[in-house]
Amino acid sequence: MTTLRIATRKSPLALWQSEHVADALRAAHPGLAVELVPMSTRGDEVLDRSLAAIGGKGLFLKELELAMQRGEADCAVHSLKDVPMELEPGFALPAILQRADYADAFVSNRFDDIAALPPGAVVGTSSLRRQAQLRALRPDLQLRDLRGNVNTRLARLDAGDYDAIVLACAGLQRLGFDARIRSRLQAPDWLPAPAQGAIAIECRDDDAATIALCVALDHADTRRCVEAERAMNRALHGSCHVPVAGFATLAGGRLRLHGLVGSADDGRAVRAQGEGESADALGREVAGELLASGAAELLAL
Ligand SMILES: NCc1[nH]cc(CCC(=O)O)c1CC(=O)O
Repeated sequence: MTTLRIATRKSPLALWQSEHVADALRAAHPGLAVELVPMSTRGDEVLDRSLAAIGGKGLFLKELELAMQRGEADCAVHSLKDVPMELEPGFALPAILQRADYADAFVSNRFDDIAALPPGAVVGTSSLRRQAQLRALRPDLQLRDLRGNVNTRLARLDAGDYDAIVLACAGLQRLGFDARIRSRLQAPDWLPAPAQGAIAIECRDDDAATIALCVALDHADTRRCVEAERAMNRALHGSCHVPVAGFATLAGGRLRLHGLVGSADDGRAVRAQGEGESADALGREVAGELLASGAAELLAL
């Protein structure tokens, strides 16, 4: 292979993550040339309708997958939390990088944390998962939609459209906005999206040369944790249409997984947790427990 071409979305966060992967690949394989192929996706272009309405998170991947199929790129870099639970046939994730900060961030110019918000304060987030957890903690808050890339969301907060917003710490830190994090919303009280904070590389599953280069960046412990989170989400038919949160950690070789299914409408939420060795079995077990204790009703399954 002469040059490894990475397909990427054009948002500042996507470009940062793809540059980060390019640097790591160059470091792992001295002499390898790596270049970015920036592309626009439907998920980036259509900002006036909800993701659910235009077809879900897969829209962020589709154009990049087509570029790989056409031979215009060898791999693509994604935030793993935006990757659907079922990959398109013919594709694989040869590397999942070490997870950065998993937590959500409370961001505000006036208030330190959720508890400090005055009654009826306006909080911006389009994530059903974040809406559900906010509702469960503070039924009085007014939740308003907020889409767009990280920079756009911060600009709308600063314009005074919201009293506070919730974003991923990882995205803020990658873009140099650490100082905007007023508090970290931490597990197990507040749970992130499954696989939040983890970057994945996708390529064609028959592209042995690309797979061989990418596996050098795979982080086995992160892969185990996010597989448990994604197995739970898959068993709940999770997508961006439903408020599902999950976070797994490893201690002494054993996985511990916390899961939550909520309602973005009325603040009901169901929680479950478990421990185990197999990511897949644990994910399905915690999902089963959530469904048995009321999640089925919340998800209208
Ligand atoms: N939904 C967009 C998205 N996808 C990944 C991240 C953050 C980076 C990560 O989770 O690795 C973000 C921004 C956010 O949720 O604030």
